[in-house]
Amino acid sequence: MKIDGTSYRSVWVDEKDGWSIHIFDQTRLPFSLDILQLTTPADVAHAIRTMQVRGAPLIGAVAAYGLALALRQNSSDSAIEEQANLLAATRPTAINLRWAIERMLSHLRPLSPDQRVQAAYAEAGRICDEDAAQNEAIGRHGLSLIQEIAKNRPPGTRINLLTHCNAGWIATVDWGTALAPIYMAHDAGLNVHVWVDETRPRNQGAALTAWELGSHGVPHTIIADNAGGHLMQHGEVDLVIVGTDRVTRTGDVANKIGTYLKALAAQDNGIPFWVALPSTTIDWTVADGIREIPIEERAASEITHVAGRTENGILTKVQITPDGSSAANPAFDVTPARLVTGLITERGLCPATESGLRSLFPEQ
Ligand SMILES: CSC[C@H]1O[C@H](OP(=O)(O)O)[C@H](O)[C@@H]1O
Repeated sequence: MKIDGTSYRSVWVDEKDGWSIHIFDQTRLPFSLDILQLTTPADVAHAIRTMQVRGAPLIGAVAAYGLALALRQNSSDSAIEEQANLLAATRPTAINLRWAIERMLSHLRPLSPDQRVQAAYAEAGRICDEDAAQNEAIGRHGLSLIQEIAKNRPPGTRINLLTHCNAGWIATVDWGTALAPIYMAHDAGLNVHVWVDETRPRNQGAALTAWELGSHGVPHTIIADNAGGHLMQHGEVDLVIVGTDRVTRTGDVANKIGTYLKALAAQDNGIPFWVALPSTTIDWTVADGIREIPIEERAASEITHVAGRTENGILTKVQITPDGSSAANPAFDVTPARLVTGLITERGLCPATESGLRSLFPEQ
């Protein structure tokens, strides 16, 4: 996507040295656009753990390059297994991280150590290209949902969407998942507006989704997480589109904490609740999301402190809770398939059911 007229992906190989990796430091957005250079697998692991880089498809792609960086240091069988395990352990919920690492290992294990570095960069590049293409296709398929709403309204009527967290281009290699249809609807001239859940505690919505949409000129309004249900009750939401970190083969959806509550409110108000995902986010081995998907527990400090910019432009964190109060910070929740209207994938739309997913992915 573009930033001030220049096209970017969210991860890229340094054009000069041909091997170091660049990402945006998402912990500094929206106030500072800082590009980080990663040169070791430890850099990559740190960036994923601290959420300098985040978003299910993107952490998979960056971890793939992390393995390539590891192989530059040591391309032995034992080293590649050790580094793969270290990278896979950085965050537990997004299946894309494990998927990407397993794909890299399957590709690299059969090769001789001296072939592995070049092969790793090539495979990581393919993972990135595929993600960008899948998300563009998600955009096209999801656009049809918004066009369907528009055609049943007087021309130019504002279409109100609601999204939670950030499932935009900065959470993927390009285009995004939940935001891809919104970008395409806006670019097609539809009058779309987005209610952006701030998404406590890390405010991915307020800091990242709002930054993305504003950069692209998409009208949007940031709201408290708890305001979405009220807006739905008052007819202010036509469609909810969110991303996901892992979908079970039965259609249960793991996503940022708070997604489940939005799905409940959407069902209560008869509002379509769609989830956008590339097939790399489907965990075919899991049937019961609530019981089987590991939910990341992040630091209490993400609850007790909030990041922001002071009046004199300093980026800092401030404490917002009493000294001594404890805090719990589950980073994801699971929305049961029964609350999901449908899934938007690169191969099209389907119900959030096993038969629905297998109709699009019969090879699974
Ligand atoms: C396109 S995947 C985006 C997905 O990832 C986010 O989690 P995090 O910010 O913790 O990496 C969130 O659940 C988004 O829906």
